Amino acid sequence: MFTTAFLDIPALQSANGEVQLPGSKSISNRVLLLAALSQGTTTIHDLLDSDDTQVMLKALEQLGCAVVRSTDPAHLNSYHVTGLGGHLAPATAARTLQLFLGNAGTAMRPLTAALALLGGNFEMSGVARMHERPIGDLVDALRQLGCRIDYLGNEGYPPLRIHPVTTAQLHLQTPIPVRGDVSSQFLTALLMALPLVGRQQDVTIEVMGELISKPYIHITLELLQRFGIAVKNDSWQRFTIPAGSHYQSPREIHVEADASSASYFIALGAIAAGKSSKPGPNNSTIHIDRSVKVLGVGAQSIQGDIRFVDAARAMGAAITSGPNWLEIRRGNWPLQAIDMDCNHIPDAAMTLAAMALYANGTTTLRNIASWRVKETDRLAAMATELRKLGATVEEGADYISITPPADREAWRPASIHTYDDHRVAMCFSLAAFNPAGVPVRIEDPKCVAKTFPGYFEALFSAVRPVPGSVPVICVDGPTASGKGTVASAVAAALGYHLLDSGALYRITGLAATRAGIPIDADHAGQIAALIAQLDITFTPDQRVLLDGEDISLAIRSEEAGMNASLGSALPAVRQALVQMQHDFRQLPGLVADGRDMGTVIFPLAPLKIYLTASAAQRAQRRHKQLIEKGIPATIADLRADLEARDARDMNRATAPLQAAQDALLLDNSDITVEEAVAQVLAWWEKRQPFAAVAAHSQASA
Ligand SMILES: O=C(O)C1=C[C@@H](OP(=O)(O)O)[C@@H](O)[C@H](O)C1
Ligand SMILES: C=C(OP(=O)(O)O)C(=O)O
Repeated sequence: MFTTAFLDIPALQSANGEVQLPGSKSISNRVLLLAALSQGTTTIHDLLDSDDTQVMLKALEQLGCAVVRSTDPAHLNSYHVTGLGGHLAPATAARTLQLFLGNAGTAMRPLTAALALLGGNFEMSGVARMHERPIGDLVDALRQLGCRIDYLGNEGYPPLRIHPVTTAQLHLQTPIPVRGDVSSQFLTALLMALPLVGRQQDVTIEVMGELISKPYIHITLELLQRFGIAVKNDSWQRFTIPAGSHYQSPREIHVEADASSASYFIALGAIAAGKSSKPGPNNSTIHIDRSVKVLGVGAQSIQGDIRFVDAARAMGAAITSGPNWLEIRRGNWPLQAIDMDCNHIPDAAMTLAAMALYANGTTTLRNIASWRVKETDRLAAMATELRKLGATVEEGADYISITPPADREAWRPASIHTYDDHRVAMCFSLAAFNPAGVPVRIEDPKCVAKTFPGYFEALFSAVRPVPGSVPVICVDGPTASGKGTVASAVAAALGYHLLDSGALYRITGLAATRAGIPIDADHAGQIAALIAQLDITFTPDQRVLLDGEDISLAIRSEEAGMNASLGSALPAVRQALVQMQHDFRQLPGLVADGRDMGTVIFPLAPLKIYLTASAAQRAQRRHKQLIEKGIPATIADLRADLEARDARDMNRATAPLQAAQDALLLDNSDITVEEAVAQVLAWWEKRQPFAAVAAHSQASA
């Protein structure tokens, strides 16, 4: 997951590939609660692992459920949940439990209903935004039943205090009225909780006002069925839980992949998985047929957001599907503008707003007033951020109309504010396919953790950047100048990959030795072939992994140094390493540390830093490092060594150490590491188009 302050997505060109999606949030949290209310153990496979499910799991553990995660590496998302059998343990009931539910509507609402009926003392709270998300209609329904719930902050909103009641104190005879026009989660909450108390008689719920987001009620009914409760649905107006209903664990249950998460990849295919052709050998033509295949959810899904497929088709997507997969290609291009009632797909409809950027006219999404009370006011947020890109947007009380930027020139490079809303972040990543070829900045990318922590990694695995758009920041300089430390801190701040080019020769030496290949001219070809197969990672904490094994220490030995030097004298080895270094340039960007990064390997890099420090300073730093490791050394000897090495490096015939002509010089003799890193990041920021936009919009405000 990207935990950086922002993530700059370079201009993207096309999409092709397969993506395995994480589990459905709506199914995961329902199944967890139903397993917790049932008797015995339920094994849940493919559970979503994200912020929303973490808060639910934690709450269930606090309630006394045993939750055991599988340790089988192939089934890490399988959990064994042992339920309460409808009763809290006396020790749990005697205390006041504080439950923190983050911003998970699917945890806050259903748990409130279940705990109000279960008996016990609870305080339910969440993040600040959760305390602005309504719950009054649910509390009203529960109070009418006889439950005792107080507001601890604002009337109608969490945090809440729940007091115990006995079943005898409840009035289950009358239909229980609940409003359905603010959130369907209130009805879902009652449907999942009432079987706790409805053993003796039918219990009926009556929906007041229009029921929104109906397909989510369908998910609730389907899953209740799986847990032994057959609810009678009278035209989405009255729901009856028959007398004698009780939760019966299915023992084992699989969670489908998330259909709302699928929407970003369906849109991706519709926007970027187009056919193309290029000239091949002997006057032939190579045809490229791209597609995005989404694994884990298919057309038969019980999730309402699967209907996004129809909306995407209406806009031009070509989609085929099987029981557990969808395959998407670009169909009509540009996309067709649509005018659609989106009440049935409130979450996935946001993705349509992003697709509207590529449509041939104005797209209007209607009947989505609920957007205003979700993770943020989504109508306002989408309007503001789409305008930043150059779109013309009309925002109504319950609709949004989007007209894309008129032409290439009208697109703006924008820094997208994400309002701690996962869907805003995911939607706007799709703007990186803009015809102007400008990058998109996503602020606070970690907000995707609510439902899809690996979203950006999944996206990057299935897209191709516009050639030359993936940025490289080169940090070259002499030995002990602090390059490694600065480069890895810059990479960590930007979420970029890191290349420690100096280590590559050492790794090559180690790999050749391990493979029993002598490091000499006769075996240079064999070593070059070996290099092509090495899987090397430089971690942000400056460890080096070879095929997943930490070899940081192994490559620092005297022997590794000797082998590195032997290998570096072989032209075939050097050539193979050039290709390998180029291969490190991957989305979203690269920080390359070495001696010839800016001069030889990445001559067109958009930022080159030449990092130096005085020989005296460098000798002192090295001395400190060695002494800390218990290795004796004197500053005078170290300084003499450094100076000799500088002279050798600067005067060697191939790729001598020198600053690239367009490099910025950074002497860090008298500044801290933090200051050096801040300086590099400030230089980088100055070269981004977003800064100019911010200045422009401030000037025109
Ligand atoms: O029940 C559910 O799982 C959900 C219902 C919908 O909310 P509303 O009913 O508030 O529209 C949806 O937006 C949310 O992400 C999940
Ligand atoms: C509205 C959403 O979440 P919640 O389950 O918190 O309501 C959402 O995921 O888009």
